[in-house]
Amino acid sequence: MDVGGSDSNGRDFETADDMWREQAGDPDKKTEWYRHGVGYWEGVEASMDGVLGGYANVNEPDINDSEAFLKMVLSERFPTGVKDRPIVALDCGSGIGRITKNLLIRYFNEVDLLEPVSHFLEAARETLAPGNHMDSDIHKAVNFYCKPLQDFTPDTQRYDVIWIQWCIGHLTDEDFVSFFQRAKVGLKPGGFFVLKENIARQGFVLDNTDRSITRSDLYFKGLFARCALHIFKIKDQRGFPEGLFAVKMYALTTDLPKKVHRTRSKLRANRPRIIK
Ligand SMILES: C[S@@+](CC[C@H](N)C(=O)[O-])C[C@H]1O[C@@H](n2cnc3c(N)ncnc32)[C@H](O)[C@@H]1O
Repeated sequence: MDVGGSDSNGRDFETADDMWREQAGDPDKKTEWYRHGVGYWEGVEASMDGVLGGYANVNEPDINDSEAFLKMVLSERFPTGVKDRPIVALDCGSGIGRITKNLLIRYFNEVDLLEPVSHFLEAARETLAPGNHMDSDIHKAVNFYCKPLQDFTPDTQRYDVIWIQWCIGHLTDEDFVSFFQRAKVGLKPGGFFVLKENIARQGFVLDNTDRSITRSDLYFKGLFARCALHIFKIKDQRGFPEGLFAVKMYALTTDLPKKVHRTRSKLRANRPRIIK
């Protein structure tokens, strides 16, 4: 990546590749990068304030905008609904299961959670135990995988939606691309990814405390192209307190968005005709 950036101590990097070479450029450094990242979260309390960095108050606007986005994309991807089969989601870097509990479990028959920090995953398992949420006979949290994204490969065509929020910044560019390449296999036909992330104004910002990077929209788009993923829908999060990073939601598909086909057929329909 030829975009520059800086770290949280104000140090500049000419390109992201320079930064990655320094932070994770050989197997030992890479192990260290991931050890530090997970180590940081292992020291954080399993609570809403903990996983939201002291901003538990963003939970409500976050869930509201995520729900509107999910509803819109589901209705466009599955206009006639999905009959005769359970619909299934994966919550990546799920933390204490905040998103599953407040959103995914209401829309999906089965939700799997993937989280490398065991005390977060245990908290999720407790909150999501049958009886602790509505309709638990038809909406269930099924699998709790204690693993990081870079080591995970989903079962083939298990998921309608793979939700990845506020955790992809822990992955190097290389592991970002290989994660999405493996995860694509886990999508059912018509399935999609939702990536919800903080957005840097330009380039990237490296956080030295939890070993994560915040990427710009342009940086993300470069990575999506490397993964051969298409942006089906994109939306800005609204209603967060001043001073936080901007946040975007991307719905990503392996097929070209329909709009492209519509535009092509519109172009065909509008082309000049020879009148005899
Ligand atoms: C800011 S919290 C967000 C949790 C949850 N997605 C939410 O929005 O409530 C970041 C989460 O990413 C997890 N995480 C850290 N490194 C990860 C990795 N390599 N793969 C997957 N998740 C990771 C942390 O353990 C933590 O639960």
